[in-house]
Amino acid sequence: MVVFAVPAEVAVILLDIEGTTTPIAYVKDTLFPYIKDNVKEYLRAHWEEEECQQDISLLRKQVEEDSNLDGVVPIPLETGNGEDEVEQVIQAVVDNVHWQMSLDRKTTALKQLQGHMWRAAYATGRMKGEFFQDVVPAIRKWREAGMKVYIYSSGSVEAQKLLFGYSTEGDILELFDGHFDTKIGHKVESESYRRIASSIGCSTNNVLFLTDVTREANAAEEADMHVAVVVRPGNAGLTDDEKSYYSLITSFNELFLPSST
Ligand SMILES: CSCCC(=O)C(=O)COP(=O)(O)O
Ligand SMILES: [Mg+2]
Repeated sequence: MVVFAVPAEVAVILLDIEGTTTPIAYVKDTLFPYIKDNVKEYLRAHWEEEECQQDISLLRKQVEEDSNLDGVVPIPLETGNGEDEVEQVIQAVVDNVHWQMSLDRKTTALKQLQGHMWRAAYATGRMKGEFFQDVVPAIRKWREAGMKVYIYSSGSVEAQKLLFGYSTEGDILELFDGHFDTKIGHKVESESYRRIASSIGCSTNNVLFLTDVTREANAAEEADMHVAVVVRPGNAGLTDDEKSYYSLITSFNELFLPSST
């Protein structure tokens, strides 16, 4: 087994979700189809609620930012309350969500709506969060060794809490010291990692970030975090250069903590 020796200065392990704790297939085949299949019905049922209207406002702001992108789907403002007009706006939101998802966009606006939609699916037992089998036992060991463990995912904090709160392993939220999403900044920007360290109250070099995406690893490394790239079944392949540059692990069991000598 290959071993990644965790540097002695590391006191915090920061984890990505998709492709790191959780199979990409679970996200692509369970979480995302639920959104595509149910978004219209969800919007119709919740349209009058403040939370839903805040989600729509955020999506409209995203449309403005996306105005230079090919295929962007505009979301008109409602000028009255006629049923036909509401239905037209709902259809535009549905089309915008489908368009963003076809590009696997990680916008805060899309992720916030998705998080709100998954609430009912988890609460009724229709979905349960899934993890690679090494994940939960390893996190328990890290915590026993005194490590703090945080999540940083493009999925909204609410969506993260649902995934870990309603999982095949039960409610395992107690294993985490905190959660970050793109509200702190995008995962490919190094400033996000500086903000995370500052919010935790440590230096960036006290943090080890585990992710499957090398652009994220690069941004964290630029901010002076330690990084290891996680290679899991179903993840995107790495180039030869990436394979030789990054420390790679295929299981959390390959992390060797200083205290475990
Ligand atoms: C609760 S995570 C839902 C999955 C998701 O929406 C996503 O975008 C995962 O991105 P990650 O940053 O964890 O790779
Ligand atoms: Mg990932």
